[in-house]
Amino acid sequence: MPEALPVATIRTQVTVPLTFPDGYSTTVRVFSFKGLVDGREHLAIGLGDWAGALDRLAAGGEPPLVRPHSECLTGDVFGSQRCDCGPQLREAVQRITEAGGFLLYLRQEGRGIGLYAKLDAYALQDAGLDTYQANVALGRGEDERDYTAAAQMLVTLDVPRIRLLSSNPDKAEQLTKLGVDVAERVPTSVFLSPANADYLAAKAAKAAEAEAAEALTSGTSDRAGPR
Ligand SMILES: Nc1nc2c(ncn2[C@@H]2O[C@H](COP(=O)(O)OP(=O)(O)OP(=O)(O)O)[C@@H](O)[C@H]2O)c(=O)[nH]1
Ligand SMILES: [Zn+2]
Repeated sequence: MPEALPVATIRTQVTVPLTFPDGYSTTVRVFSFKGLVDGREHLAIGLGDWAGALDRLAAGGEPPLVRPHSECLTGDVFGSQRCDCGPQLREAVQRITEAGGFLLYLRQEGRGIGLYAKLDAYALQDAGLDTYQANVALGRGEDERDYTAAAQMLVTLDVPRIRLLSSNPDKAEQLTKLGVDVAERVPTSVFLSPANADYLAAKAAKAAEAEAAEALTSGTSDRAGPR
């Protein structure tokens, strides 16, 4: 039984028209909150017919498509090729607009270690460490992200059940533990470039490791055999 989440409330909601550098346009509803556990300025962004998606969910229909996207200043804003964050954000906005749902923009830069530390980690990666080893060499966790605020936003928006747009098993696992019903996991596309190949390979290996550990605990998969 998940522990009760601290209550958050909607602080403001405003409409914002968006146009991306490639010309794709959509108009979104941006929600801010009071009472999020870590006090950070996380956003929920309602995309497409998000209100209709809420109605469908309330009537017992298909849950809204939701992507918890962790902030990446270098990738999201400046088009960094070191990671896949920018194209993933762009893809998520369009897919959620088409389906109706929410993008949760989480202020957990650098998998939770912050922007400067992420840049320090890049320097260590240039010296040969992978993306996870570099965090550890800095005395930080491999991935320090916590999705409690994401779960709070979903509860506040009346979204207890979601289709999760992510290939990161930790997001599904944490959200489920926090009481969010993940009805389906919808994988993101792979955006490979010469500069992010090592990063994506390390991420895929980490995800496979997590899936295998999960299958071992739940005893539901043959993927958890000796490796
Ligand atoms: N510490 C660290 N963080 C990184 C590095 N590259 C990208 N990041 C951060 O990783 C996070 C990427 O998060 P998300 O876009 O939510 O995606 P994800 O966890 O990879 O999983 P998906 O939902 O499958 O996309 C962002 O916070 C980035 O700033 C890196 O090399 N080191
Ligand atoms: Zn990134």
